[in-house]
Amino acid sequence: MSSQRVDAKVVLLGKEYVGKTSLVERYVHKRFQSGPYQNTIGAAFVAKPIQVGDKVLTLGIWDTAGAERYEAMSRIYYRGACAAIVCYDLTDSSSFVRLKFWVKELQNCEQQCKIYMCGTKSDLIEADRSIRQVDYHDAQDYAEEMKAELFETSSKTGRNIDELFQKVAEDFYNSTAFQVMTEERETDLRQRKGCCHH
Ligand SMILES: Nc1nc2c(ncn2[C@@H]2O[C@H](COP(=O)(O)OP(=O)(O)OP(=O)(O)O)[C@@H](O)[C@H]2O)c(=O)[nH]1
Repeated sequence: MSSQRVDAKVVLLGKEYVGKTSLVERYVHKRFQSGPYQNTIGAAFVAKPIQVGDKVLTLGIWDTAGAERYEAMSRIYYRGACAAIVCYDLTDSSSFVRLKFWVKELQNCEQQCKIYMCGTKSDLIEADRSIRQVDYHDAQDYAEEMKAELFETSSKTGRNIDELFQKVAEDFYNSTAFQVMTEERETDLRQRKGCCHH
């Protein structure tokens, strides 16, 4: 666990095996491990600085476990998140059903949380189009209906991964949540300065 100050909490949700851990690995460590699959237990945290305009924000990224037995735990991790990256596997239609479950849940329980839909493993589709199980236009229609953003990514090739997190950070930077946070910090700083002068 990092003691670094976090500006924006980002949570990854989605069915097991869709590639949430691989997404974080690719984004944070620029690597893809194709070794044996290891399911996440509980959740994993990483803090990652990201440049937006002339500012550097720190994203606090929570990678949750996708297995349904951890569902109650995942709820703990999305509380207070400003962004949720809800993942589905482009080659597995059941993972898109699970995505809809999480999108509905977020809309009911965490209204201030912006939703990013992420279709994973696009390299597999590029190698063989016949294995695609979730149509791009269907996903796009659903994203529009839910006021969510849609990205198709590959953690193997790195496609669209930086773009996804950049969009998350930029949206946060432009949000009222960021403005309120900045104002609060400035007030806090002024008060502390005042305190030292007297
Ligand atoms: N070809 C390809 N395989 C991927 C990609 N992303 C993940 N995988 C593979 O899919 C499997 C599952 O990936 P994980 O990242 O562990 O999945 P997860 O969603 O974190 O799984 P849980 O921790 O159980 O929730 C692993 O064998 C990965 O190597 C990708 O972009 N392309």
